[in-house]
Amino acid sequence: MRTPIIAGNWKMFKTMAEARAFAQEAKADNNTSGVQKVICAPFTALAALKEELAGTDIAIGAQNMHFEEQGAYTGEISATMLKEIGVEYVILGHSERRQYFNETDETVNKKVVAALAAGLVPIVCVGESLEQREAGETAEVVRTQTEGAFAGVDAAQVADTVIAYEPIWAIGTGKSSTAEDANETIAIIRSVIGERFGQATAEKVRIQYGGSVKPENIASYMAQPDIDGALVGGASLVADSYLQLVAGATSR
Ligand SMILES: O=C[C@H](O)COP(=O)(O)O
Repeated sequence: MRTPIIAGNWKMFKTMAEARAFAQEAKADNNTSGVQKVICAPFTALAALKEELAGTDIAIGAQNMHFEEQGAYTGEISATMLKEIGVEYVILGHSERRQYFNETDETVNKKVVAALAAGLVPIVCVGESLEQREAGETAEVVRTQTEGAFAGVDAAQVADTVIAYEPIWAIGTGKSSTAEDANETIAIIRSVIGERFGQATAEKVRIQYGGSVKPENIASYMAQPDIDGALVGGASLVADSYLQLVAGATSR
């Protein structure tokens, strides 16, 4: 049985003060168990968020990192730096990073390897564009991205990672994928993991859906057998909405 995971991806939203306010509200009302809770905040808010959430079951995550441990990489942040402040998860290969910051399957792979070596849990994002979907290329795109991200990683490590299937056309658009369609593609991703790393790994790896997930539609995704939670942008920015998503994930 896979524990559902609801990860908020705040993207470039919230100052440190706003993150503290969110945490205070969230911990006052945080009474759902059986769901892994993660908030992926901007780098500048991570330490404050960690401090506010100390003693709760809400983990913190980053939204990116560099694959080198240290060096002359102006503006970058390493896995070691994230670990030091208590970060447990890191989103890698989000489509916005692939689209605006030239992230490739190769750099995502290097980051996955570095994150695992440092003891961080990668949340690896895969997903097709509208053009690719309309051309019938969804399965091929998620296969290539999944195989690319985990190249050279051993099965035991893959089993402990999280994959987020996010069709690009559903991100921030209000156009969510149907739960059935999302489940179908997630099942393909799981079968790719099974082919490469064995059935036991495929059974264990958690695969989330992401793209316009809201408190109103979370239960429909969680009702699907292969969907293990959600990676949520907009609806994770308000504590009450985030906690409703968490509560909705218990329907699994
Ligand atoms: O990482 C989260 C996704 O990009 C989804 O964003 P959204 O929930 O605002 O559509």
